[in-house]
Amino acid sequence: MITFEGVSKHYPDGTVAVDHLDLEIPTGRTTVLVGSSGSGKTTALRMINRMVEPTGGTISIDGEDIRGKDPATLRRSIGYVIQQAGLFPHRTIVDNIATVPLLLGTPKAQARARARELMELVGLEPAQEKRYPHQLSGGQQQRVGVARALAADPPILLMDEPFSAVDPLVRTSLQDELLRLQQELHKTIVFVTHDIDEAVRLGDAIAVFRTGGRLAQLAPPEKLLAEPADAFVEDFIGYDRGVRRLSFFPARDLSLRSDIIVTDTATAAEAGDVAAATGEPWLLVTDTGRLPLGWIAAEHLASLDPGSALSGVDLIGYGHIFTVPTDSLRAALDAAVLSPAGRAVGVGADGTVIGVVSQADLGAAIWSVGEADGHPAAVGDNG
Ligand SMILES: Nc1ncnc2c1ncn2[C@@H]1O[C@H](COP(=O)(O)OP(=O)(O)OP(=O)(O)O)[C@@H](O)[C@H]1O
Repeated sequence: MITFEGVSKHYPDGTVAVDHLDLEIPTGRTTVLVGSSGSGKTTALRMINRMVEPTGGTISIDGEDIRGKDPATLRRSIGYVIQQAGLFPHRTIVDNIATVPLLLGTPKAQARARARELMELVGLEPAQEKRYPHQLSGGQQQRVGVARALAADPPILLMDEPFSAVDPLVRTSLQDELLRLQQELHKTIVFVTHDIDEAVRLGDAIAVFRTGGRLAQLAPPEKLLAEPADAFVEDFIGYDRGVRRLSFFPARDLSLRSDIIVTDTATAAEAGDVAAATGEPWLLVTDTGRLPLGWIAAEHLASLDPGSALSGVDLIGYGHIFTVPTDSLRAALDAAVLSPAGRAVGVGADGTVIGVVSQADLGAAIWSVGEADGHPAAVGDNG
């Protein structure tokens, strides 16, 4: 556990970067520091490895005041990852990753072998080990930065906006990678970001900082979205926090309809019977292996030759799908909103259709989720 007790940082020019910060950062979890620009996040982070010294208060790691530790020794037990990776330009990738073990006197062959293991761990191709940083993409450089920080196997990892210089797609894949790594490694991660979505995805706990280096709220992401402590936090989280909260509710609890699914071997007449029996304006057509093919409108069926098979008919694209066992209500809502039929297609892990859910049914499910815990999930929450 990393503990801040009444920690302040006043710069000589009078700037109060951090003001009486009390914060507990639990071992083996990811704590994300978010807040507006200049709110003291980086300063707080850099005080943990003594790159910045507090002007007041105490920081301790597992009960030991860090002032009693030699800064160089302390930093060896703390990995540090920064924006744009900060790699050494004239060292190959493998040697960049091996930097700390080499400094610690690990024999070169052993340090490089460890670096190669880490390359695999963070998803870098072995062929890249002899390249130089400028020969890698921004996302790959960040992976090298993470691997380098992990090389001495430190229990603590400080990450200062590590993914903010890459495009949104690469950023999402780096976040996925970090989540996967953390499941395996259980490091104590302190992660600074401006991006509340990143914080919600990565954090076990989120600390929201306000200008002047004060802690506005510390809470798990779901609680932060449901119960922002004050107007500042509410404003910082953004107006769509209700929809974001849906990421915490699993889609597998939705009740899906399978009575409006027909295979493409069915005739127009047979499909018409299904439409009439269910009263549904849209049917989902799948192949015989239950992979989705597209939607057909009930009213379109009436204009077809009754004996013709659906396989010969132009269908409307099935749009976005969601994966029932692993996706959240947010993904299901997204799929329904984007669907040409106003209905979301839910598939299993193998891509075969489990069932569909209409926007209306999804709305009812979202409403009941909100009612169950007293915080309407996607409707006006005046919390
Ligand atoms: N060496 C310094 N001397 C004087 N003021 C400083 C110094 N370093 C940081 N500050 C000030 O301390 C405050 C907090 O800075 P810090 O970098 O911790 O904020 P931050 O929340 O990480 O900001 P950002 O999100 O923009 O990186 C800012 O007002 C900054 O200008």
